[in-house]
Amino acid sequence: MEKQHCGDDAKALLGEENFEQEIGARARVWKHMFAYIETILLRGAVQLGIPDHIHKNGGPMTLRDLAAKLPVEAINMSQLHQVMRYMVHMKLFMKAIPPAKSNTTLDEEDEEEEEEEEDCYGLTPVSELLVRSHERSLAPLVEVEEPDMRDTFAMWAHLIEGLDRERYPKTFWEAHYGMPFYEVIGRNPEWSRRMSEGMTSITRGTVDAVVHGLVREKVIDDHVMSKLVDVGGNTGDVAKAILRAFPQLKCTVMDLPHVVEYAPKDPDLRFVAGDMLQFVPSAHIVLLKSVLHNHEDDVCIKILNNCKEAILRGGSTKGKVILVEIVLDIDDRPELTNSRFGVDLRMVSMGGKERSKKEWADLFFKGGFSRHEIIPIAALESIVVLYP
Ligand SMILES: C[S@@+](CC[C@H](N)C(=O)[O-])C[C@H]1O[C@@H](n2cnc3c(N)ncnc32)[C@H](O)[C@@H]1O
Ligand SMILES: O=c1cc(-c2ccc(O)cc2)oc2c(O)c(O)ccc12
Repeated sequence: MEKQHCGDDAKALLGEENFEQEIGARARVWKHMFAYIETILLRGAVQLGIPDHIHKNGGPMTLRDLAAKLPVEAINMSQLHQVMRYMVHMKLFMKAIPPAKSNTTLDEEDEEEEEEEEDCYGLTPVSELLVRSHERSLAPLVEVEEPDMRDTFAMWAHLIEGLDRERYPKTFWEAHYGMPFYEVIGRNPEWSRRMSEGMTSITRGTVDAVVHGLVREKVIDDHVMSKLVDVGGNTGDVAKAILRAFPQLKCTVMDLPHVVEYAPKDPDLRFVAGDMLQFVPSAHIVLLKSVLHNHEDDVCIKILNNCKEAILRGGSTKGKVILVEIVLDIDDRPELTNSRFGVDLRMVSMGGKERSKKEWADLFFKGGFSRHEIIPIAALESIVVLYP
């Protein structure tokens, strides 16, 4: 007689429909409970350079060949096999067909080990994005946080502890390092470089969509607009891409002194070191990409006021501010919603936030702008055009 399935008791107790619902709910609890494992594995794969090794190999590698390339002295093959197995499940890598087996006789245990070592791993579209040498690589973004994940977890503990405003200072950074994010970064050149590369890696993947949106919606009028300033423009990647599409523009990139100092110089761009909270150079177009999301409302209002003044000083009746920012409730691509909420919490760590349409509208009004339009693009962010 067939044994009763252990779920049958629960099914009888809960009823078929509730039982199915509970299985789904249990699976979600497990999934969320273990989500940190995926963060650790993603970072680990990049730090060990696994995507780079498979890429350099020109195709899938056996576990043994991969192990030989990793910067680990006495590698635990069984653990590496488990790690790779999970990363295949995450679709970071894919199992590929192993090379033809030799016909040496092996006892059962050896055979099992041999089989694990002969498993082959290849790149997927996800790990293709983690190959460092690729132009649109996201590897620098994965490494943008602290090099040691223990610090990352210690920092993130403030997400919940920080709910208690009485006992904790304002941001994770102030709580953990005793100073705000941009001060920590500014005092640490290696970190500043990593941060800059991390942002550049995001931007390289979105800049085409930004330029395409600007051209499609005729946001930049070639005939009357000749001066653009990219505030918080980092290494100037966005300005360069805009310049390629609108070559008549004179583009200035403004950023903090420690960023400008290390930005690769470009004869077509003018780099200016400055503080947007104090002053924004005059222009017909002021661009800010992923800048306002770093800051709380009061600071954003100050920045917006300075941008408005910069446009008014610029003297064009068609002057405008162009933002490239996440709009949380834009319902263009549901597959991006999770990432948008993730970046929102990432911004909490430094006192910033992502905003909904209503939150943006309130902020623009307080910042002195009478009208705005939101242009969805094929990216996490949207283009938002502000008119004084
Ligand atoms: C998140 S990054 C965005 C960089 C770039 N716009 C992009 O999307 O790739 C924010 C930039 O703002 C710059 N920034 C921060 N505070 C600033 C300030 N007070 N004045 C000027 N730039 C500032 C940072 O150095 C950094 O390059
Ligand atoms: O780690 C990040 C990520 C972002 C980010 C992610 C996705 C986007 O579409 C835009 C930006 O922005 C960051 C940022 O502005 C910062 O100052 C530090 C870290 C990050």
